[in-house]
Amino acid sequence: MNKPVIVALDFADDFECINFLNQFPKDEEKLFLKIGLEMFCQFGYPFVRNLRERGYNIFLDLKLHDIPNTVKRTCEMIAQWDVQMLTVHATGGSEMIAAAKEGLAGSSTKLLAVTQLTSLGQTELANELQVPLDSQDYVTHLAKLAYQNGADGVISSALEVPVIKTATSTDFLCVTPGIRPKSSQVGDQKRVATPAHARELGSDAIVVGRPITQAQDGHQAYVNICKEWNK
Ligand SMILES: O=C(O)c1cc(=O)[nH]c(=O)n1[C@@H]1O[C@H](COP(=O)(O)O)[C@@H](O)[C@H]1O
Repeated sequence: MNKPVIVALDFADDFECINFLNQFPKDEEKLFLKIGLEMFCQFGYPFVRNLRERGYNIFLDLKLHDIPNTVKRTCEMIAQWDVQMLTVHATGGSEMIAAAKEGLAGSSTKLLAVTQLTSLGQTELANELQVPLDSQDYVTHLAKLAYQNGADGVISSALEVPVIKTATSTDFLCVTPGIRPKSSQVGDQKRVATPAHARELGSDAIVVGRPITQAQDGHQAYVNICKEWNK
């Protein structure tokens, strides 16, 4: 099976989102969709259920970050939803990551821990967050914490995948947003890679939003990215 290109559905409006999805031929391999905070806050679980019932794979990107008990109880609820992936922030710490995994027990939902957001570069890490490590070391540190506490993988930029795999395991999933084909605007992303570079670096899946959802022809943009990614 091809490694997935996960489409980030960051739409303000559910009709706009469904119109976008209707551009994709029905017989095409089912899309892997990411529902993030923007759509989840407006449309909640019924929207997730609706897309699951249509046969899409779902990455529920809620980036949970709270005390262990709260995260565990939230994960117990999400474990009933049959989603394929869920995110928590690795900076919630070892107990919180382990609690999230415990909450998901018995489900097949993969737990992914967000390391350093791809919108943060070295300058923000040092000056704003006062983290005295370079990005590669910080991301590797958080990835090891996630690995040791039961996460199935991490979210990082593609640039850190080789060091994460070396520090954890080749089976530890590296799902990478911050993907920009050569012709795309970088926008608020700082640590970016093209689909082809992400593949060379060993990403297990790429997450792509605006280069597909804001394209004139979203389906064609998706097909082009898939071709570059699976070459
Ligand atoms: O957890 C994520 O998915 C995520 C983590 C991260 O470090 N960076 C990041 O961009 N994302 C998400 O990936 C998507 C990227 O969207 P685009 O920048 O439009 O391609 C957005 O939905 C972000 O919320």
